Amino acid sequence: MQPADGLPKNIVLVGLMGCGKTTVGRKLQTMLGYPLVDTDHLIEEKARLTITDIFARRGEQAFRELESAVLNELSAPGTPRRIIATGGGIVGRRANRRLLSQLGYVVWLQAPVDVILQRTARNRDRPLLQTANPRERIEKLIIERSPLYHEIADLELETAGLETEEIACGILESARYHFTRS
Ligand SMILES: Nc1ncnc2c1ncn2[C@@H]1O[C@H](COP(=O)(O)OP(=O)(O)OP(=O)(O)O)[C@@H](O)[C@H]1O
Ligand SMILES: O=C(O)C1=C[C@@H](O)[C@@H](O)[C@H](O)C1
Ligand SMILES: [Mg+2]
Repeated sequence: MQPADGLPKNIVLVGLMGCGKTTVGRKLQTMLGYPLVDTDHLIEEKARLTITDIFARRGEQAFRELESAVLNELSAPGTPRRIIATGGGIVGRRANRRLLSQLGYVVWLQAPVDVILQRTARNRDRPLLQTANPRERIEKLIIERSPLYHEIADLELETAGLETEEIACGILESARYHFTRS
């Protein structure tokens, strides 16, 4: 049976670092009243290390293994509805993309390079951007990952110039429309 809020599945937020997954996820949590989980936070809990420390001490591959493990746990049958914010690189593995598609309504949040640079400039907890040329790194990630986000996205949303609340309302409206048709 369709729940009263018209959303039978999770909402899954994907996109590059700084596109607003955590921020928009928090807004959706407030609006819907069910929990937000963030794969980056779950990984930190599981490893008992920050993401920066996982990359520094164990390397990116170890981080990706933890990321896949956390995604598998989130995909266990019978879990209640949630908003799921994901790490920017979670789409790199084909198996992850399959799980994300099955997990719920997938929203790809987008932002131009300048906006991402501005939004990520203030903190240093994104190891992939600790490089001499973060702009070049972001441009490369956009080229590599855009087809992967596109492959699984039910909704693609440009976020620059939009308030978090507008983004969250847009997502809910589109998701409800999607589920009434399916
Ligand atoms: N629509 C928006 N307008 C203005 N600022 C925003 C918007 N969305 C996010 N921000 C700001 O950008 C910064 C990064 O946002 P956030 O942490 O939500 O990104 P993220 O996608 O979760 O990144 P990561 O993949 O690294 O976890 C935060 O300081 C947040 O307040
Ligand atoms: O884009 C990425 O590959 C990453 C994004 C962050 O959310 C973290 O998952 C981590 O810093 C790696
Ligand atoms: Mg985040």
